[in-house]
Amino acid sequence: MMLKTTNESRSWATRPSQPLFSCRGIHLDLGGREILRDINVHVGVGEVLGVIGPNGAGKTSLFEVLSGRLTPKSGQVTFKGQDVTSLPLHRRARLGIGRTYQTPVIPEDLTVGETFKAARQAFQPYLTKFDAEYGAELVNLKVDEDVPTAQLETLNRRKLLLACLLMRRPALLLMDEPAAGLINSEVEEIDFLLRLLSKEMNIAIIIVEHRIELLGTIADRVMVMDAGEVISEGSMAKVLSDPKVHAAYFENVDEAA
Ligand SMILES: Nc1ncnc2c1ncn2[C@@H]1O[C@H](COP(=O)(O)OP(=O)(O)OP(=O)(O)O)[C@@H](O)[C@H]1O
Repeated sequence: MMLKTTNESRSWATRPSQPLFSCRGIHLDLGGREILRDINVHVGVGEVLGVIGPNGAGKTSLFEVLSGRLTPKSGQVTFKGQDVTSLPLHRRARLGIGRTYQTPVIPEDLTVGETFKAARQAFQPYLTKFDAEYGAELVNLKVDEDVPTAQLETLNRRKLLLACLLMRRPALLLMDEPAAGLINSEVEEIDFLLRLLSKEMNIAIIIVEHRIELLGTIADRVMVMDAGEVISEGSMAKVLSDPKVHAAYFENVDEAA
């Protein structure tokens, strides 16, 4: 299959001094509590940034801010040099930011073909059937278009949602535990796909993943969060040997005990 890299992604790849996507000084309060404190994130074209941290660290909340579902109390989110902090999710999606969720929720009363059609028509201008075929082929979705989505297993649900995102040719994917609920052989397929998307197609990926072994094979860089803050950042080896990271995980184990 012919792999496509968007012209825009290529042009951003020639500007290594400017990250494709970044956020600076993000603070978020929810329900009167401080959930995120002074978060800074950046990712370049084709780069994979892994985000890990104990339960409740703020990973999902950060994704809500990065994707545009939540507006931070302060701080700035920038994509391709444009300030997108006040743009809602659907406007950021149009610019090329895709988001996947921990639970692959799909419309249960549609067929696979109808789901693709709805996704094509949600884009302006409408995407074509060729775009849908392109997305399905990329993720290796081998399901007849007449199959009701309610019959799909977790892996195919994830693939269908991802195909619907990829036909929009995003430059950045925010992926919240894309391997959740999958068995080992399926995780390998996702792992392969993530490499293809980042390294062959230059799509930047920020991925929340609990499975350190999965991140170890695909992430170029890792960021560790705890209690709403970034406590460590760098290579997987570096963060795993960081005493602050050990403390964060062991303190949680102690609390759970
Ligand atoms: N709408 C909300 N109102 C108040 N507090 C919230 C809200 N959403 C999340 N929180 C709190 O924010 C903190 C961070 O939650 P978040 O889900 O972002 O963490 P996480 O790192 O994604 O955790 P997990 O790994 O368990 O998914 C938690 O203490 C959570 O209880």
